[in-house]
Amino acid sequence: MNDRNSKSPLGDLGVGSILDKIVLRKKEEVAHAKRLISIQDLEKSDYFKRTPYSFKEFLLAENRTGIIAEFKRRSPSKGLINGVADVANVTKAYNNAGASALSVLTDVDFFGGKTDDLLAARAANEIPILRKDFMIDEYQILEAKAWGADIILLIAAILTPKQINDFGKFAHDLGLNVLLEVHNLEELERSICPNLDAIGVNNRNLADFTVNIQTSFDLVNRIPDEFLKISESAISNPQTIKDLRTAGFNGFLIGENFMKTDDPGASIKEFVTQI
Ligand SMILES: O=P(O)(O)OC[C@@H](O)[C@@H](O)c1c[nH]c2ccccc12
Repeated sequence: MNDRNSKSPLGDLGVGSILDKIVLRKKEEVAHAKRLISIQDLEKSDYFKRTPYSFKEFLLAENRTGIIAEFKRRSPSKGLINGVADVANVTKAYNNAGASALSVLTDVDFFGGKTDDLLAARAANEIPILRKDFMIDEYQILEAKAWGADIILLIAAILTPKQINDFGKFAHDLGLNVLLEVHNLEELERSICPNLDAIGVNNRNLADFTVNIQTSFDLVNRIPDEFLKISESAISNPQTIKDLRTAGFNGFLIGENFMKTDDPGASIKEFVTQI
């Protein structure tokens, strides 16, 4: 048994998986960002002073749908999804259609996102926004706060239980909401800690891109009721929302189904008439 064959301490990711590549690149990106902008400068941002919206309040609001609508230009699994959509227009349309929250990719290299997308979405909307990125360092949590985000994502597949607990605490101390993402029972059980608000089951395995909505149904009853329950990825059918809700989910993270159309705003509007 050599190193190459031994299991990663972080789970079942194959050596050389896309997640490994993303994390390696992210480390460089964060090191670079730290050299450009100091923590003191991040803390000077006007948004640093604002109190983030409550994810729970918007997710459970009667006049909202539970949908977390994502602005995503491209992804490693699908390539280009939408190269023309305008972030302010699309996120406003998501909001008007009853989205409970917005998700905005800020990863540049793999998802075609950028900081300005988050800033533009923030300026245009008064609902919670998830900074969708691969968080590996507290510095990124400070960035999220400085850029006006309300929610951060912690991906169990790339973090140790200690990191999840520490980052969750760090985010809570800043008033941010924390969404933990898991894609199997082992990740869920090892990662649960008090410093979380919501647990998302990703129906897409980020290590090999396979999708299966059944993952959500299999895990929902393993998520303690104190956490909001979110089903993430590969949702394209309004009936699936009804079924997920019946199973116990409070939130539904949807990107591609809206973004792949010419008019993501019209697409979500039509979708919500059927849920
Ligand atoms: O476009 P979809 O299949 O509706 O999926 C949205 C969202 O769940 C997906 O983009 C996602 C879930 N977890 C992530 C982590 C990083 C980047 C992206 C993601």
